[in-house]
Amino acid sequence: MVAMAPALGAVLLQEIDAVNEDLQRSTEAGACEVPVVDLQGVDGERRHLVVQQIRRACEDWGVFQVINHGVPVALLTAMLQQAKEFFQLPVEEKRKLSTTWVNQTTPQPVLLQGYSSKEYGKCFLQWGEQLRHIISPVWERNYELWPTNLPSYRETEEDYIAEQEKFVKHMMELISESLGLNKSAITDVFDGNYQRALLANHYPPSPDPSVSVGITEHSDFSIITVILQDTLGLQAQTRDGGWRCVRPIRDALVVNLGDQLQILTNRKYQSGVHRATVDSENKRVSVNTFTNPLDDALVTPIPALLGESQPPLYQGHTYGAYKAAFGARWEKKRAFLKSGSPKNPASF
Ligand SMILES: O=C(O)CCC(=O)C(=O)O
Ligand SMILES: [Fe+2]
Repeated sequence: MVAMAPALGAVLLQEIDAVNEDLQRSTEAGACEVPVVDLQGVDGERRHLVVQQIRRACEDWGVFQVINHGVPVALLTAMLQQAKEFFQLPVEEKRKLSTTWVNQTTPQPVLLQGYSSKEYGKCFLQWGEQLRHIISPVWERNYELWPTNLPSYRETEEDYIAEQEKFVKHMMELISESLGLNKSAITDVFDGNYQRALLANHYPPSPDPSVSVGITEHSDFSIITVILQDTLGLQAQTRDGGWRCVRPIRDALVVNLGDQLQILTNRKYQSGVHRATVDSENKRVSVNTFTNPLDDALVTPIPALLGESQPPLYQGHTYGAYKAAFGARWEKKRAFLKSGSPKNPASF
């Protein structure tokens, strides 16, 4: 680990102690109650029930698990397996896929694509390594940063992201219906144009979990994030600020509402605040797919959700401006999302 300045270190260590204290509480029996939505029969008689469950999960949590989602189970297993095999490669092999950290307008370096280890840069207390790919627009795909020494890797990721695309569209339709809108209300906003990324995270056993977390508390910038996991570690924040573990359910996908969905819904649905912890014995691999607007897409509350008693809480912004304003400014982003005042991210 990188040596840290004492003052900064002390603050971070306090935060991490709090994380661990919470972790202990949240792994107690009965504390893993993140909603589970079963899509079995969603195109038939159960649709009404499913839509109702989604509404409740979105209102109360912003994160939920989905079973019988239609993504072939063998593909889920294969994707996780390929990600695990990649992270098992010697570090010299993984580093061949490294890209430089790009210092954008944010003080924190941003990884665009490729392999990185979180010991670098400012996030040294976040313990782990990642592989990130831009999936769409397709011309931004850089296959040079996909592992080539795992023979099935590319085909598996390509099949997985194609299935994810269908699943996310389906979720957007069900979420639209859960808001009382027609099923294409959300997809119509983006007209099929998204920025999609896949991020595989590996959190190795930490020599000292008391001073490391996998990823600290945050909400995603996305419209929707889908997480594939098979090991404990992901935690979701309840609306009253407590933490619950998202206990892996075999073959389930975790759906996390992102900030853009909060803005689109005029805060009817809030983005899910989450984090990942590490363990001293077990490693953990998760595969996240993020569906985001294009950088120049305007994100404003959906007009059909507004009315005299529901004035717009957000003025609207391009996704690019949102990222530039809040890249590494978690507190500012939270304040903006919560404020309910029509400020523009550009004013931050
Ligand atoms: O590893 C996980 O389960 C969550 C990772 C995450 O939240 C992220 O990469 O944004
Ligand atoms: Fe996240």
